[in-house]
Amino acid sequence: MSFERVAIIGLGLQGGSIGLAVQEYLPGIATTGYDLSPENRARAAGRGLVHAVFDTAEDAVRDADLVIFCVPPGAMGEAAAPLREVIPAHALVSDVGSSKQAIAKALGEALPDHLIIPAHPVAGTENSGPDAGFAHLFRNRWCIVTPPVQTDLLKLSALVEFWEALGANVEIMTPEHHDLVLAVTSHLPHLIAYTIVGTASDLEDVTQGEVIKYSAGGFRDFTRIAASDPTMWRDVFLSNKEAVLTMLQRFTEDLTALQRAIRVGDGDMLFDHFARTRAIRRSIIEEGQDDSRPDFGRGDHEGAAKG
Ligand SMILES: NC(=O)C1=CN([C@@H]2O[C@H](COP(=O)(O)OP(=O)(O)OC[C@H]3O[C@@H](n4cnc5c(N)ncnc54)[C@H](O)[C@@H]3O)[C@@H](O)[C@H]2O)C=CC1
Ligand SMILES: O=C(O)C(=O)Cc1ccc(O)cc1
Repeated sequence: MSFERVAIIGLGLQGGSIGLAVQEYLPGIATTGYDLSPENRARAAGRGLVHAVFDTAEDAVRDADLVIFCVPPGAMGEAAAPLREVIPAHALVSDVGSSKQAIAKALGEALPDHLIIPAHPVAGTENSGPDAGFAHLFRNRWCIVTPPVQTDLLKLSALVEFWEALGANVEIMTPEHHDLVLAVTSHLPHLIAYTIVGTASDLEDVTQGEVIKYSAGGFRDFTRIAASDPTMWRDVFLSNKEAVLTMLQRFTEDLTALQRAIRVGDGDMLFDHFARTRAIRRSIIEEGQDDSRPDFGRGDHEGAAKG
């Protein structure tokens, strides 16, 4: 089976990118969309992110056979609950949230009669809103699908094919494993970026504007990440609390070990550690996951991002 009518709830970076990607790669599918913000609805319609933008979520999902929730993690339940009687019984419900266990629970409680197969495209930027989306966002990126133990295998394979058609490489995982892996590869790096940029800003009294002046160095990379959407990232940390705290504990121990190596002058320890991390970076690039490649999507898409 394949989908014929896809409804997208939340027309920001993710929802907008899905809408544009479907129009480019799956032109036979009709797309509808809804966003809570009237301004975002108007902008989404102006950019043609989906074929039809509706003023109510009910109208957007009424005829859909796939409904994808693309709202912040903490808004999934409240976005889905009013649609319980409106989403067709045969429709598949999915989402793109950055954490999976808490969102699966929220969607399951809001839509107890529907089949839900959560997903997470590991593809994004620091930009958000309807101006941030672009059709190539998912190309050569992972999309992690976290089906419940008992699921409809036809609908699961249709969802996998959908994401593959948008250019993603699909991986199936349990939600628990997803949340642990993403805690260390995505959530913790964002927390570290938010911390270092805040710390440097707090020190501005001491450094007298030099943080901004010399931010062309490594600090600049952190400021990009730390410019990510505050609502979304508040929700990510609150919705993946256990895994983030576990990884943060490990990180703190490792940071303390490096701190000690500096204090006692253990150059071998520092060198060995840095050599190991350099090798990791190089292996990522060899696997073709280098974000600095030209088509990653920062600056090569139309529309100015809200930031
Ligand atoms: N930003 C990123 O790089 C990535 C984000 N994600 C996930 O995708 C989801 C959406 O994130 P973005 O598209 O980046 O956010 P965004 O802020 O660009 O878009 C979210 C949209 O949802 C709308 N919205 C909020 N509450 C709503 C509701 N109750 N009903 C309808 N619309 C509502 C907002 O007005 C906004 O337009 C989040 O769950 C996030 O964890 C996943 C992968 C990457
Ligand atoms: O902009 C970046 O570097 C990102 O890491 C984007 C991102 C943000 C959240 C996700 O769940 C997945 C990808």
